[in-house]
This record gives sequence, structure tokens and C-alpha cells, in this order.
Amino acid sequence: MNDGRERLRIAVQKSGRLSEASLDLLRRAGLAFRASRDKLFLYGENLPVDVLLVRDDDIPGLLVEGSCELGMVGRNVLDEQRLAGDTATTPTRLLDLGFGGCRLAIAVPDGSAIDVPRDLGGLRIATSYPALLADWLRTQGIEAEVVLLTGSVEIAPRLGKAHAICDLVSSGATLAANQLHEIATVMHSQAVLASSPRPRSAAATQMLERLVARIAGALSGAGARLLMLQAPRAALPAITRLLPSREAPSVLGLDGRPDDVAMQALCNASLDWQHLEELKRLGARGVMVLNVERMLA
Ligand SMILES: Nc1ncnc2c1ncn2[C@@H]1O[C@H](COP(=O)(O)OP(=O)(O)OP(=O)(O)O)[C@@H](O)[C@H]1O
Ligand SMILES: O=P(O)(O)OC[C@H]1O[C@H](OP(=O)(O)OP(=O)(O)O)[C@H](O)[C@@H]1O
Ligand SMILES: [Mg+2]
Repeated sequence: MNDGRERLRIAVQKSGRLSEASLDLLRRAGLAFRASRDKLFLYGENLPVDVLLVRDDDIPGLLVEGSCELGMVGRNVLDEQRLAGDTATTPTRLLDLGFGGCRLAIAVPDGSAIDVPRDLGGLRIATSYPALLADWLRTQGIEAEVVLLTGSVEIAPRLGKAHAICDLVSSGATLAANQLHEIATVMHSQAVLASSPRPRSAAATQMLERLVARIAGALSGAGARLLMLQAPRAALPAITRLLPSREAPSVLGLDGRPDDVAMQALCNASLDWQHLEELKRLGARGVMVLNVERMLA
């Protein structure tokens, strides 16, 4: 392991939009932690894995230098640092984590004459993501000036610092509150699991692969439902057609009841009361729905 360390390190955001969901996912992957006194470091009690609590902007750099083997960070932050090209090697994106969903968008003041991206030619755009914005402008063939602001980007047009902004949006409430509206999407983003490009020992690689498989398992279990029921054998085709199942259901015979079967189906989160009512109409009995906590392929 790097620097002779015996334990794997995973970096997550200390305090912000990704913090809670990142730690929750690690818990669902089976990690139990003990907090250090300064709360910047969580000691993994049941696996040789420790959690580093840092600013999200620092995570790509920590991975590149090998201070951490894994990190959970917004794709926007990862791609910005890759495009900014400070280092020859870049972290590897392993998994999309399904939280922290947002988009990097171009927005302009309500009532502005800027309607479409090409209207931005020759104007100033404020952003905290200069490399992503410059890359997008290049692909659109637009020459505009990029103005770097590290926060409160939405205020730039009112201050006369820029004609437009390029910032993260999810609900759109911040844009609306600042009398701005979107005219283009630069990228869609969500939190991702990324790994260090540094070489690591065979033992570290094995531990990393184990943890990544567990995280993937916790993710694929999320929202999944296990449906169990008994039904007339003749109703099986209609039941199978009805279900939002992820794979073919398992069907078992029942002792002394040749016309009936027991069935088990892994369904996605869209399985609802309407499905259950329909199942009952088709003759299903003893219908049970269980939330799936984790899965291992
Ligand atoms: N409005 C949003 N909705 C959903 N996800 C978002 C939103 N804004 C940002 N994110 C995602 O969450 C990440 C972290 O956002 P946050 O605002 O907590 O970061 P920060 O202020 O840079 O925090 P830090 O102090 O760690 O630097 C963003 O990089 C992005 O991937
Ligand atoms: O579309 P909305 O749902 O309104 O979200 C957009 C806002 O969320 C982010 O900031 P955040 O609230 O995380 O604060 P920050 O700028 O201090 O990071 C982003 O920078 C926008 O300002
Ligand atoms: Mg940050």
C-alpha cells in the first residue's frame, strides 16, 4: 500500500451536499467507523479502511498524489480538475453513486437579449468551473471571456461582472431567486466513486476490489424490492408480464398442490399498490414485498 500503509483510505466530503449520502453508502457497504477526536478521520473498525473527511475540491488531488486510494466526489469536480490538466495522471471513475445529481448550466438574467448559446459570443461568463466552461465553449465554437468566481456566482450579473453565469443547478430555486434562467446545459453530474491512478500493492488492490464490489452491491440493492407470492400456475404468464422485474422470477412447485406455484421476483422501485391489486385479481395469494438491503452479483 502507498507509503507502507496497511490500511485503505477513502476520501469523502467533510461537510456539504455529499457528506451524509457518502457516509450512509459506506455504512450500507458494511463499514463501521469510530470518529477521531478532530472528526477529520473515521477509523474503520471492521475492515482495514479509513475515511478522510475533506473539502470536495481536494479529493481529486488526494487521489492523484496517492494519499487516498478511493474518493467520493461530484463528477463536475473530477472533470474540472482533469480538464484543468495540472497533472499528467488522473483519477479513474469507477461507479456512479446515484446521489448529488445536478447540472452545470448557463443562465442569463430574465429579460436579457441572450436567448441561445451563440448569443454569448464576445460576452463575459462567470463561473467556478473555468475548465469545463472553456471546454464547452470550444465545442460550441463560441469565443467568450471566462470570469472566475469561487462562490455566489449567481450575483455576478447584478454586480456587472458578467453577462451570464455557468453554475450548478438542481431545483432551479437559486436561479429563480436571482432572476436568472437557463439557456443551455454544459454537463449533467452526480457523485462518483473514483480511484487513485497510483500503483498499489496486491493486498491493497484486493481490499479495494472488495470494497468497490460491496459499494456496487449496496447501490444495486437500493430501491429493489423482493416480491413473494403464491398463485395458480395458469396465471404465471400474466403475472410475469405485469411485474416491473429486473430478471426472470424464480418459480417453485408446492407439495400436494400441482396447480399452484410459489414465486419470487426481484422488482425495481416502481412496484406499487396498483401492481399488488392487479396480482390479487390474477389469483395471487400471500403477496409480500420486502425491501432489498444489499445484493452481490
Ligand atoms: N444544487 C445541488 N443539488 C445537488 N447536488 C449538488 C448541488 N449543488 C452541488 N451539488 C453537488 O454536490 C457537490 C458538493 O456541493 P457543495 O455545495 O456541498 O460543495 P462545496 O460548497 O464546494 O463544499 P466544500 O466545502 O466541500 O468545498 C457539488 O460539487 C456537486 O457535485
Ligand atoms: O438549483 P438549486 O436547487 O437552487 O441549487 C443550486 C445551488 O446549489 C449549489 O450551491 P449550494 O446551495 O450547495 O451552496 P454553496 O454555493 O455554498 O456551495 C449551487 O452552487 C447553486 O447555488
Ligand atoms: Mg468545494
